[in-house]
Amino acid sequence: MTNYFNTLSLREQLTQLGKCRFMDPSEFADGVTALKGKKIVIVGCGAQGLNQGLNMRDSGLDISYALRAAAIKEKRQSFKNASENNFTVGTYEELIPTADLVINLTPDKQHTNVVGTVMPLMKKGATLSYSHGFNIVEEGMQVREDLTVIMVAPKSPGSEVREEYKRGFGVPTLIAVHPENDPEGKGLEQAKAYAAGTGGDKAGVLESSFVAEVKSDLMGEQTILCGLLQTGSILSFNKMIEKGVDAGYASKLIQYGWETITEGLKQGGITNMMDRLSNPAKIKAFDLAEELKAIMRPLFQKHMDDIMSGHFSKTMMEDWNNGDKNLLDWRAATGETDFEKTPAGDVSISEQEYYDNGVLMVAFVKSGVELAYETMTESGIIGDSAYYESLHETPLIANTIARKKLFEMNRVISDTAEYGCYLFDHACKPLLTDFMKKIETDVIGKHFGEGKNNGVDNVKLIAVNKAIRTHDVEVVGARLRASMTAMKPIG
Ligand SMILES: NC(=O)C1=CN([C@@H]2O[C@H](COP(=O)(O)OP(=O)(O)OC[C@H]3O[C@@H](n4cnc5c(N)ncnc54)[C@H](OP(=O)(O)O)[C@@H]3O)[C@@H](O)[C@H]2O)C=CC1
Ligand SMILES: CC[C@](O)(C(C)=O)C(=O)O
Ligand SMILES: [Mg+2]
Ligand SMILES: [Mg+2]
Repeated sequence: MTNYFNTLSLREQLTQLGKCRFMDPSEFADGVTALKGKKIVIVGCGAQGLNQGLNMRDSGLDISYALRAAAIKEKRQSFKNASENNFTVGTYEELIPTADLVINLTPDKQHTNVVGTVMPLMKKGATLSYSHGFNIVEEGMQVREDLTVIMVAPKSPGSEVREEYKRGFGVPTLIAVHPENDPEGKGLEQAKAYAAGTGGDKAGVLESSFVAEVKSDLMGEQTILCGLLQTGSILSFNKMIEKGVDAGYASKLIQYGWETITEGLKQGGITNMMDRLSNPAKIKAFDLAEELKAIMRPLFQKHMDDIMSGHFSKTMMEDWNNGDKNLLDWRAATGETDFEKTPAGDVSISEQEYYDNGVLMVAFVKSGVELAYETMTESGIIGDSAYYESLHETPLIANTIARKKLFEMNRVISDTAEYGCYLFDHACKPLLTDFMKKIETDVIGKHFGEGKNNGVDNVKLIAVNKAIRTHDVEVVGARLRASMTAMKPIG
């Protein structure tokens, strides 16, 4: 199999990368109708599989789970997830031939094997779906001509897909139809019904392409979403320990700090997150973020370039073929970091204190969101997509760190995201050595400017505010957040 993206002409690459249409809520007026009464079989019952299935069943769809025989026999977690939630569970042979729609929610590294096994069992004219297009785009999977191939990709960890649905809402979702596999022209209607079944239509759906989803998803997860949160956690914690801050306090500030400060981001973008700081702290965070952006830009660009050229996927696939050696070693090493091993102390930290004592963390978030957005859009990815893969998803990943630190983040995200996260982290930490040497506890661990005059230079403050507010991620974000709020009461 060959990398599908690399087989396309430059013109076609640019067309598919730039495919991004924010769909009007009226386009979902038919809800799940296109899939109503159809037999939907999900392969795999992990992070996405279970949560998407629960939502779709609650939306009135007929869901069952096909698991590999060993998982059923040994009553593995996937079997427990499905059966304890009263879903029908069966082997591929039992369930796949009955399915109108087969949803592949196994880890990306298993897709060639899973799709190769499932495809001969699928009935003529059925549909195969993915939640991430790696197998199609990076591995060039060829799917039987009579089958329709669609993608419904929630821009969120599986846990939040379920939580948002239970709150009557959903998470932003990208949908796509593989241009090589839409023999009956039904792909888009089915993808829309599927997105409505998960609740995605209430949060915003982008009609995208497999190519645009893959290239933007990989970039977001490697850099701001997971890689930089890991780097920022480890460096900020180590700095506080080096400077004598109480270890329990330092651990708690980081573990819960990302979630708290990115709640400000979620509600009102970078502008609101920065507005939560005092004026002198805001200027400091701005300057630190500018420095970080200058240092990290080449690394962000390298990740984007390696994703576009297929170098990233090639090297990750080499690791798959090597029994995941790098992934497992890097996972173990992360578990050994002092941040992971130091429990959060029994100290009280107010919501405002997370901002005041975490100016460096705010700077990490601002620099990472802006850099990811800028690097993606400079490479042909449309702003709406880049926003979802940078600013929008950062708070959702931060929530996972609050639950159980980096272990939880790396457990909840896909193996593909986890691999890319370590790759970025290992390259980023050394790059920031000199930057971190200059960092003192005034920007991490202690209240910035406490006891000092709060005065600032007006001209500088006006310039900083203007730069924050006019960044494209803020302009696009304000529009998308407004449409999410507007959509909420519908349905
Ligand atoms: N994690 C996330 O939040 C997100 C994931 N995605 C995408 O969703 C898809 C699923 O990822 P995710 O939910 O993280 O996956 P998980 O690792 O959580 O789920 C794995 C599931 O697949 C099954 N599985 C593992 N290996 C095989 C195999 N060889 N054959 C058949 N079944 C297998 C497991 O069952 P068992 O081992 O018991 O057989 C388990 O049920 C991926 O394409 C991912 O990129 C998209 C958005 C976000
Ligand atoms: C964090 C990255 C992600 O793409 C996701 C949750 O959206 C994944 O692959 O897990
Ligand atoms: Mg993603
Ligand atoms: Mg991903």
